[in-house]
Amino acid sequence: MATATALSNPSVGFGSAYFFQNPSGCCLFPPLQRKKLLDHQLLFQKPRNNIALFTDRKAICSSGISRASHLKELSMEEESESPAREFSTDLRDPILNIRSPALKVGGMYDRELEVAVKAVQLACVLCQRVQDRLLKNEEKVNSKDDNSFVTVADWSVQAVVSWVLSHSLASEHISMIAEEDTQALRGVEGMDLLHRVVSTVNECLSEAAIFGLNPPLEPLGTVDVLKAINKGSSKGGPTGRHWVLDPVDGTLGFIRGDQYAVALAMIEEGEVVLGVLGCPNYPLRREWLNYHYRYYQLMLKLSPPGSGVWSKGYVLSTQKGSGQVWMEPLVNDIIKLGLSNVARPVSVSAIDDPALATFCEPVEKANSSHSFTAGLAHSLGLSNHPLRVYSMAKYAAIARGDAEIFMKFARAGYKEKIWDHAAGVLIIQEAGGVVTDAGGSPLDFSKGIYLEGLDRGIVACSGARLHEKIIAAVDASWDSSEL
Ligand SMILES: Nc1ncnc2c1ncn2[C@@H]1O[C@H](COP(=O)(O)O)[C@@H](OP(=O)(O)O)[C@H]1O
Ligand SMILES: [Mg+2]
Repeated sequence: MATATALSNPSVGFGSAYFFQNPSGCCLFPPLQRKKLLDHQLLFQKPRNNIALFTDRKAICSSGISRASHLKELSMEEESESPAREFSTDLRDPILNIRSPALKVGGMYDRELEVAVKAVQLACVLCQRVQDRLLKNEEKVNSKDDNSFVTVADWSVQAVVSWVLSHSLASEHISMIAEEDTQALRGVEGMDLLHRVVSTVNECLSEAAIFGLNPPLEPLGTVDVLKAINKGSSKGGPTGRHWVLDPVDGTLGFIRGDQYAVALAMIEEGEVVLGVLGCPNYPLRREWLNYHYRYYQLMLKLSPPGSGVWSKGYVLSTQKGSGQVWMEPLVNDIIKLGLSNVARPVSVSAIDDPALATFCEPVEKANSSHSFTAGLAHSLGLSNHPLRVYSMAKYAAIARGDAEIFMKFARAGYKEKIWDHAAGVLIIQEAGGVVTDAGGSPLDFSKGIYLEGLDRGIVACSGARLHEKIIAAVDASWDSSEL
């Protein structure tokens, strides 16, 4: 395993900068340097050619200067030769912008977006805890009637998000369309599960203040929690405002210690206008997506909390028409690193040649729609390894330029639910991508809990030209397919 090397620690009278490298591209810190870095209230990690730059937070914040001029101030040439150049990286968006939240305002739904992001941040921390307990066998996995899995995280996230939206948006009467109901939590059989959910919810909400939210005056009781979960039973529709939540999307990934997402969207008059996607296990570097969770565990061991390594976890957020998608680290990391106002814009990749594009695939490859997409990828000459990821993290991957194409053709008889797509679709669109059904029509989120009228399936691409080519290829292959 690679060890970190301090390349330099120039003292330049304007904060200090430390460079570290290791061949795997992750930045690790020996204890001494780590301590020193923490003393300096790290501002940001800017990976570039496997170098991370950390600087004194106060210095850069108060100066409000750009990174380039900061480097100049530090007498460092951005393109200066350094041994770390030997190691290449495929990070396509190397500059970490430091923005004030003021740059994020200006949309019609700023207040709603702010609350939604905080709710998802809170939910991500809850999920991380429950996932950790599951992996240590301290928590159990339950089965639903349709044989899919569910855990306390699904109900707890739904309760927390519902409670936060209701209590932060001056309207108790929110309409929410969400995946879970309370059937399994009722009666004697559900009692133990319900108590675990209530305790998980209260553990999470007790920390709401850290996220800038008002915590409940006293812990929620079972009735409050059931009520909060049940708010997710709205039927939606073409008029009014509806929140759409998938509390834990990609449950299989979640229980396996792999990728999953917390997806929250807001629909207004049938249109998705806000999208927030929390991907707590989404790593910084694209190629890490394909590694198993144990690999993350190893990385975490080598770079424990507080070491300054954002090993994984982001929240993406956007509002319709803004043309901007913001990515921010999880609040836990922000706190550990002493960061503030850190969000950076992400956008889709510029690749429009199918042969150069990367396809996202579900991890499970058991059905005919997967062989159809695999055949299509082959006929388009895609040579890159597919990005195999559970959950809506696939949408996140396209929005931040880690992949270019995602298609989903569900088996006959399966109807797509809006909570599996609403947030991700808007996030890709605002990041510059295109998402339609396979006939090229926009997805219709105005018909209740299902994506009604979907022509064959969903096609998401990083841009219009690529999208046209994929739609044409789907048409050409469809008749001969067994779908
Ligand atoms: N037979 C089926 N065909 C297509 N999608 C299905 C399906 N059964 C479940 N799904 C959806 O696919 C999602 C998981 O996608 P992926 O396999 O890419 O991780 C599930 O989300 P949940 O895990 O939230 O239930 C579920 O909504
Ligand atoms: Mg889902």
